[in-house]
Amino acid sequence: MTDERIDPIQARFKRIRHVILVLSGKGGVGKSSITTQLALSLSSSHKVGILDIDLTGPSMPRMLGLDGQGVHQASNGWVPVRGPQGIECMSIGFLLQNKNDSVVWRGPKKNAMIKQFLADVEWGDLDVLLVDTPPGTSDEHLAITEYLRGVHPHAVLVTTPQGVALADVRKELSFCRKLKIPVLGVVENMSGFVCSHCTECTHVFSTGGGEAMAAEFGVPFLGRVPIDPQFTVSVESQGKDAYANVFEQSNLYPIFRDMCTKLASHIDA
Ligand SMILES: Nc1ncnc2c1ncn2[C@@H]1O[C@H](COP(=O)(O)OP(=O)(O)OP(=O)(O)O)[C@@H](O)[C@H]1O
Ligand code: SF4
Repeated sequence: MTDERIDPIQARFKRIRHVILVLSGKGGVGKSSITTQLALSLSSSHKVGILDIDLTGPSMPRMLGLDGQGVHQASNGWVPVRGPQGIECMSIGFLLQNKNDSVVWRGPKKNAMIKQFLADVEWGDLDVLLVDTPPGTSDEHLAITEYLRGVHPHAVLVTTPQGVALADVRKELSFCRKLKIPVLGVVENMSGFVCSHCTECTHVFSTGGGEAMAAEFGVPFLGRVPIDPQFTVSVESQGKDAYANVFEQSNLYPIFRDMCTKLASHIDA
């Protein structure tokens, strides 16, 4: 590729040890939630950044309790917003005047924004940059994989146990195979509901589909995350009750700690 902006991108990414794309076949399966929780768990032992390229529905500012913050322009580029536990975050949500504004852009404009995020954000030294992507395989995915070709990103796939979500994640796995993006693992989110009274887990949908699919494609299975009503409440809260501030007390914390141990074996290898 002869694009003159590839080199600036590679120069920026020299200081980032690992880039992990968080992908999902369908919307609403909890990709941004999983990105947030992985970042919070990893950040106890690693320097972590999050790039949110979900341009039409950015949720990172809210999930990290950073709503209303803005990005600063310094002489060497955009300075990301520093979130809880030192997580560096960049999202179009920080550039919109009003958080309810919607971005309705065609492909070329989206590509230009993604290029700018990759070439102009001064992340500093990071162990891992998690990239929260929109659902499916859209212009944003093609753009980021094209521009990060020399950086060799990896991927984590998020699915729910229902057949329709699994069918879509199969497409994501094929997408990764075609573009030679190694898959670090599959996460099955909303896998059952744990009763807060008796801790019995009810499988509202089926279970185990994510694990079976991971086995079929020969990629690691990172684990199951149940539906946790407390999580839904916390991600809507800001300030001291924001999820980022209470996640270590959350029922989901041990699950993410285990997943991060699996991911860290790759990151630190
Ligand atoms: N394990 C869980 N327990 C309870 N609520 C969850 C869980 N995972 C996600 N949610 C909730 O589901 C909703 C959708 O999650 P999220 O925004 O992370 O999905 P998404 O896949 O990133 O969506 P999209 O990319 O389509 O915007 C959110 O309200 C979130 O709080
Ligand atoms: S799982 Fe047990 S405690 Fe929870 S609602 Fe059902 S019966 Fe009641």
